[in-house]
Amino acid sequence: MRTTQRAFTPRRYLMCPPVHFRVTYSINPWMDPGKPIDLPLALAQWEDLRDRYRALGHTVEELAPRPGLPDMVYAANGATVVDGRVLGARFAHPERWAEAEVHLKWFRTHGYAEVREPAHINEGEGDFAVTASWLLAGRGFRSSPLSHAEAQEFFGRPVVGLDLVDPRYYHLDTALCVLDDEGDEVMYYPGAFSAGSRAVLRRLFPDALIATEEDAAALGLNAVSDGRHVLLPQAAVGLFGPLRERGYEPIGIDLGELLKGGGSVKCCTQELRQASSSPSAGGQLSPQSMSRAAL
Ligand SMILES: CN(C)C(=N)NCCC[C@H](N)C(=O)O
Repeated sequence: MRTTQRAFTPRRYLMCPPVHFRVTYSINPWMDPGKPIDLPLALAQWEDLRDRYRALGHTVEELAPRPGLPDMVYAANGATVVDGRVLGARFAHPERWAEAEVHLKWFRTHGYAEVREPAHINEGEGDFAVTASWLLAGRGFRSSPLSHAEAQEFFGRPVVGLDLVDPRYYHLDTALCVLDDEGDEVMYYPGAFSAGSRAVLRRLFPDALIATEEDAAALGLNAVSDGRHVLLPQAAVGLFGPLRERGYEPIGIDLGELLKGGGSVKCCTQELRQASSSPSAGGQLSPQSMSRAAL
């Protein structure tokens, strides 16, 4: 049981309102086009998540949704941003191909100088998770193993490839969540990974919080942590106690409508990780320096 309070750092997130959210096709086991969607409820649930981030002191940028791209609400899949450098996405399924360009355009028009259009399939933060020491990278269902080498070269961070083996956990962020990105602390569900990848995870994170199948099936690992507050699907009740014991503050979120598309808190939240030193060191201008530059 940890007694000291954990520090958190203010974050910048990119989110996309589910204005055009529908389930008209099925590209993961959670999607059933026969199931009705309550769109006003989906919007209200999404707004609640956005407002929670803002109330915690985080900045939320909004990406304009496009008609005909119902999965855009899962903004985490559109890119990976580390040190202000942006690796765009290349989606596996044709239904989502057009989203990649929308994200690239957003970054190019928002002061990001280093924006790379990827050569290989990668679904952004769906399959890339950033810890202090590594870039963890999922493969098996969506992102290509070739994208791992591409990300390592682009970000200059060691990439650890992890094999996903259960179709319900088709993205890394359904099975693993980084809790403390300054101290390499994670929580994960072992059953989503191959035996070899489980051994790698045990070696890298011997003290990880291990989720039960029940909490993983509630998409409890599709969570966002700022170092202290952990926003996670409220149905993942078994995770709340262990998180508190480690000094985190779990905050339950109801994104029930968006779960019907196969995503929850993390999927809706792309983290815009700035360069740690001067704002332009990683090629990105802060909004303040942008307005100074415009004067
Ligand atoms: C938590 N996950 C898996 C995400 N990062 N994204 C959700 C994507 C959902 C979309 N219908 C799809 O199947 O691509």
